Amino acid sequence: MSGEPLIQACDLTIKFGGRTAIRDVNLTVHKKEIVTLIGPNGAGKSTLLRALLQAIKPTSGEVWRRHGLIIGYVPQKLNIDPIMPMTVERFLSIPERRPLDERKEALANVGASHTLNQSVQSLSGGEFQRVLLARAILRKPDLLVLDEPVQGVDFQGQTELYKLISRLKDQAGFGILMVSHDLHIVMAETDRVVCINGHVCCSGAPTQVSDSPEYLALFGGQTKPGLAVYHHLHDHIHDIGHQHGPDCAHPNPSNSDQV
Ligand SMILES: Nc1ncnc2c1ncn2[C@@H]1O[C@H](COP(=O)(O)OP(=O)(O)OP(=O)(O)O)[C@@H](O)[C@H]1O
Repeated sequence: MSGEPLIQACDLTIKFGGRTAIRDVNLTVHKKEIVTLIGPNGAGKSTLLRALLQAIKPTSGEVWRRHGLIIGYVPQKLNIDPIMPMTVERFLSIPERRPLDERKEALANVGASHTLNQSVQSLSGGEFQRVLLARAILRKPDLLVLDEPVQGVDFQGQTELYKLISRLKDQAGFGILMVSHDLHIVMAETDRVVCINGHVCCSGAPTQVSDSPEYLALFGGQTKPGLAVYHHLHDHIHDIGHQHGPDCAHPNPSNSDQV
């Protein structure tokens, strides 16, 4: 992928107390590219995202963000008070108030216009994910960060959501960083997969990773064309395109927000 990165994690290490959550992680996301982070439970995916979102400070290493970068974020969990009904229309103006026509347009873009006057609590899993997506794109982001965007959605719905995410990216031209810990996940719309388990185990294009002997030996294969199914069978995967060094040569120091 060419062009200036939107965001980079450079040799990022994060410890909680004495415990290392992630170590020496390097990651880059460019405009118009979808990068998917996979890894087992507790691998550090959310921790890495939180560091990129500046919600936590790295113990060492750094995060480079393009100057003025706007991030649209879809969190893994959102606690909505079940007692206080809130319409989708209102939800889309939290935390930032947006004109109604923009909110309607965002909902139409994610195929959820019909939910406008519904209460958020009444939405199905798939509808809720679409509304979360609509709220994130309302910010007109340069980068969309999605922490498990297919949670609570059935297999067919997952495929549709991935296609939708890819279409939104093509329309708006933002970059996407997605997280999943699922072992069976549809990767058809992903440009690059980064597998972490405390550190970057392997990375590359889905087919590149899944075709490599190292991958086949350690992860298993594909089910059908276009659908890459990942099995995380091993703690440490090496020599399948490590992300080190050059990724972290800062592209343009004068155009950065370094944290
Ligand atoms: N605020 C915190 N304080 C202490 N430990 C934490 C904190 N946040 C995360 N951890 C620990 O860091 C490790 C990585 O957690 P993280 O939530 O990033 O993993 P994950 O890959 O997102 O997992 P999952 O797939 O289950 O969501 C875990 O061992 C977790 O217990």
